[in-house]
Amino acid sequence: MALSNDGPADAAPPQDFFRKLSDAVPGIFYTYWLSADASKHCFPYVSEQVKALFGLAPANLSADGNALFALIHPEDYPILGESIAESVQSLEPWRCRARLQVVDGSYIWFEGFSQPERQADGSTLWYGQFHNIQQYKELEQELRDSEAEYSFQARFQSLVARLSKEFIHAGGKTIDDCIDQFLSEVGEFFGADRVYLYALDDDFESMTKTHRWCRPGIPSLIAPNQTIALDNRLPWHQQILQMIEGNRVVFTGHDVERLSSDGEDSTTLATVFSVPISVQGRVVGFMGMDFYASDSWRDDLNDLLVILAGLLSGVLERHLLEERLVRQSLKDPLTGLYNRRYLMPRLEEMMQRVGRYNEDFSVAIIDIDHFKRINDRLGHMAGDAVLCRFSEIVRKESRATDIVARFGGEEFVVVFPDQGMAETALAIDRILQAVCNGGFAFQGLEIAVTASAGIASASEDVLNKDTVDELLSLADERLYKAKSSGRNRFMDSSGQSPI
Ligand SMILES: Nc1nc2c(ncn2[C@@H]2O[C@H](COP(=O)(O)OP(=O)(O)OP(=O)(O)O)[C@@H](O)[C@H]2O)c(=O)[nH]1
Repeated sequence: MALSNDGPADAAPPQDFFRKLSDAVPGIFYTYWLSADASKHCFPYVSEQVKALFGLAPANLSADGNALFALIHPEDYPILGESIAESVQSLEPWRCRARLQVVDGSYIWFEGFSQPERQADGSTLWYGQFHNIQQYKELEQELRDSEAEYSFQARFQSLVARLSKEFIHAGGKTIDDCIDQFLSEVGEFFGADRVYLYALDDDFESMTKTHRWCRPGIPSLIAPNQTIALDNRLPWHQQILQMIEGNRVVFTGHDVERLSSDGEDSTTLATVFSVPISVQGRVVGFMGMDFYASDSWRDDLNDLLVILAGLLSGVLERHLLEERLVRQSLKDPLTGLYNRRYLMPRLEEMMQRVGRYNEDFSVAIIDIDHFKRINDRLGHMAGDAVLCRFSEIVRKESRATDIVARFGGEEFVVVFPDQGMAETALAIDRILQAVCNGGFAFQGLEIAVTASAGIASASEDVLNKDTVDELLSLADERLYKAKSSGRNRFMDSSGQSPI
């Protein structure tokens, strides 16, 4: 059988082949013509889809290209113009991405590609196509967003790690230094204008500003250490209550400029975030964060602030615990007076200053007379009550700068800084008188209490070695003499003084 030559390969394309082809593919085929002086342009051929996509008739575009150019997004117009001019110049293939407004009014990204050809009259004709790349652009944006988000999360984690490390290895910094650094790093990180800390009083009736950070040029609305009564005249009183009761972040609105009583700042704040700080489950204060513009907020800002507030809460909790432990280890639990562990290093320091700066100070050892009898007759509880009342009297009768310590049992030491023998004798006389008239009682029973004391001063000539032990021994010797010669008296360097 002879093979026919009339197969499809030899068939000439029908006259409207290219039109049919161009209408069938998703992109838009076109020829674009630009006059030599660039004053006229048109699309001699353009696929039918321009009608459905842009509402433009190909016949009109073949006479004038302006209608299609008018749909280009204003931001993309310059780059499109530049790319055409460059292609005219170089006759290199033209390629560009731009947004065009489609029939529903929205802008969609298209990418165009065409090959230029110079015409005999100096004009240029491009043959090419453009197609919708919106989906690709959206994916690209999603990728960019997720990369930015990933980088933000990584920076946030490193901020938390850095701040935790700072708090753990404070390196000689005080808790206040650490908090100041915390506020400034948090403020910088979130692009805030102010970050500050308020401590709430136990009854939630007032709040005191304890720390603050302000971006350069941003004034502080409230001075540090300023206390504000938490009453319902405050515009954001309700929000603060919600924060305390719900232990959650609150927004305190747009009218915070009213805080400024002295007209220091008249700009309206965009928003204030108040983040509760709690210690052992109780809200003890809050971190405030002010923004004048809202563009730096994130939707999850609340959650991030809660993480940071948790960090600060943990640090404050540990600090308060440490403080309490130190206090407990340096104070006598029964009387609340300092103990020997606190007293001895203070005495050592003072003794060194006597040698170096010729300063003087005195000590008195005071001992309750016949204290054993009180215990034996009325019981240990009565003895404890007497010790407490006695401590109260001595504390009340001494100056704030004097150190009153329980040295052991029923023996107490009072240190009188910058005070010589004569003044100390007067002070001890007053204290022993007050003890004598102290109104001691236990379970309605009056108890007569007296005490004896021995006084020594650091500048006394009888001291040879100028040590704390020698000074205390001298005071103790004199106490013994006061006791053995009748009690209810003190003895100083000049002799005995009965009360
Ligand atoms: N209730 C009570 N008694 C204590 C405490 N510490 C020590 N004592 C008692 O204090 C008493 C001290 O007695 P002594 O050292 O004999 O001295 P005193 O009876 O005060 O006699 P003089 O010092 O000589 O006047 C002892 O009975 C101790 O048990 C305490 O914390 N509470």
